[in-house]
Amino acid sequence: MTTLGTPLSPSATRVMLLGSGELGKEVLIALQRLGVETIAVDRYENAPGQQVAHHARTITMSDPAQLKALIEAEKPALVVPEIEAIATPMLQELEEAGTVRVIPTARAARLTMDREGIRRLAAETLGVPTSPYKFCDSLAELQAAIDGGIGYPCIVKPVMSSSGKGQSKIDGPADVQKAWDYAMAGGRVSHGRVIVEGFIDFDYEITLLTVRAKDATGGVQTQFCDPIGHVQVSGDYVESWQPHPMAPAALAKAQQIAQAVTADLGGQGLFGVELFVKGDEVWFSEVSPRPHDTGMVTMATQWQNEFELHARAILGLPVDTSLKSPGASAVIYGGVDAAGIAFDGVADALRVPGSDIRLFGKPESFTKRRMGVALVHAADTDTARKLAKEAASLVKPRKA
Ligand SMILES: Nc1ncnc2c1ncn2[C@@H]1O[C@H](COP(=O)(O)OP(=O)(O)OP(=O)(O)O)[C@@H](O)[C@H]1O
Ligand SMILES: NCC(=O)N[C@@H]1O[C@H](COP(=O)([O-])[O-])[C@@H](O)[C@H]1O
Ligand SMILES: [Mg+2]
Repeated sequence: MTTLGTPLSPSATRVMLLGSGELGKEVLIALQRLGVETIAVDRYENAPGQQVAHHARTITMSDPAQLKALIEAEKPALVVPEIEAIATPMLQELEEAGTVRVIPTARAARLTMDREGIRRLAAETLGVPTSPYKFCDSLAELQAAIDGGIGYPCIVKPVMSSSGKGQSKIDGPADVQKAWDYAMAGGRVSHGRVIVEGFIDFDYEITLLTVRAKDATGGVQTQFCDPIGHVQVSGDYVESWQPHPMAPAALAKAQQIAQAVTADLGGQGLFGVELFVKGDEVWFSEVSPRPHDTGMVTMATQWQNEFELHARAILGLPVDTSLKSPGASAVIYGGVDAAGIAFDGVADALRVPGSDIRLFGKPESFTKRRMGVALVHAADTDTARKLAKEAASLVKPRKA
């Protein structure tokens, strides 16, 4: 697709985002800059992306009938999944029927919505190194998997969850019941299944943003962004920076793994490949077939940020993954449970050298809900990290 139309006219190129949080909002803005007509879908009203799109629709995206009805009514040229909790088998049906094109492919969306699909593909089909793992449907099965070889410490996650929801580390037998109960309460879609993974004692972890985009001959070419380092607390990202230095052998392995996994998933678009690194050893953790939260740093560090790269790649346009400046991002959490909150200190945050912020506009805050992010470019990533954390800490969310 290299011809673009005029929005709100019969020639419009219409793109539907399934999920319209902070990541979708930036994809929608990038698409609008190319004159694309946008439809922002989410599970609740006034989601961040719905506030900037041409059209906003609110449905239960995990309900296949609702999803089918909406896609058939809107007839977008492209459907772009933005979260995991979507009725992806229905997307596959619609794609097979030729009703719509799903980004990057409906199969990729289905395999990655569930930790089991992508883990089995990577470890068992593609032979990529991962942590040892087992899938369990009960507390008894979880205990048996740990005793049968996974051992302690280990990590338990609902098969369908993200941003660390329902995830916990088990250090010994006393933690098993608690981890199971937490996983049952924390998934994005209720599902009685978990993955238990052996704990990888990595030196550092990265997200390798990988783009599959059309080249001049019409073939699909894979390009990599510089590695993004990040720190996670309770399975949720709190800061990220780019570039993260890597030994040449580790970088080569990371790129090989990302190439293998994204080539199998196929299609066009940007992927966030999550990898653990220890010395020259690299393990695949998971992949998002879409922009990644840790990749928000690219809004400060790349000529084309991850959202622009995704927008261009899915439209069949060329991309440039080069770095503009070292930089960092730091998360601004809600800190309070309340609707319609206020943010003090924005001017102080923006006085930090090289800083910028995004406030996502989520209608409701929770103590641990990501409500914004501070971005900083600086001469080096150590400086950028320090300044990004400072800028984030100066923004003070409160009940209005
Ligand atoms: N097997 C493991 N060994 C060591 N650390 C792990 C392991 N699995 C997960 N982690 C830690 O927990 C973090 C979150 O895990 P994971 O990416 O699987 O969760 P998630 O809920 O999908 O998060 P997100 O949606 O933000 O990517 C990882 O980035 C890593 O820091
Ligand atoms: N790690 C995945 C991730 O960061 N996804 C981003 O968070 C939003 C949901 O936020 P919410 O839970 O606050 O509604 C999603 O819509 C997406 O933008
Ligand atoms: Mg992750």
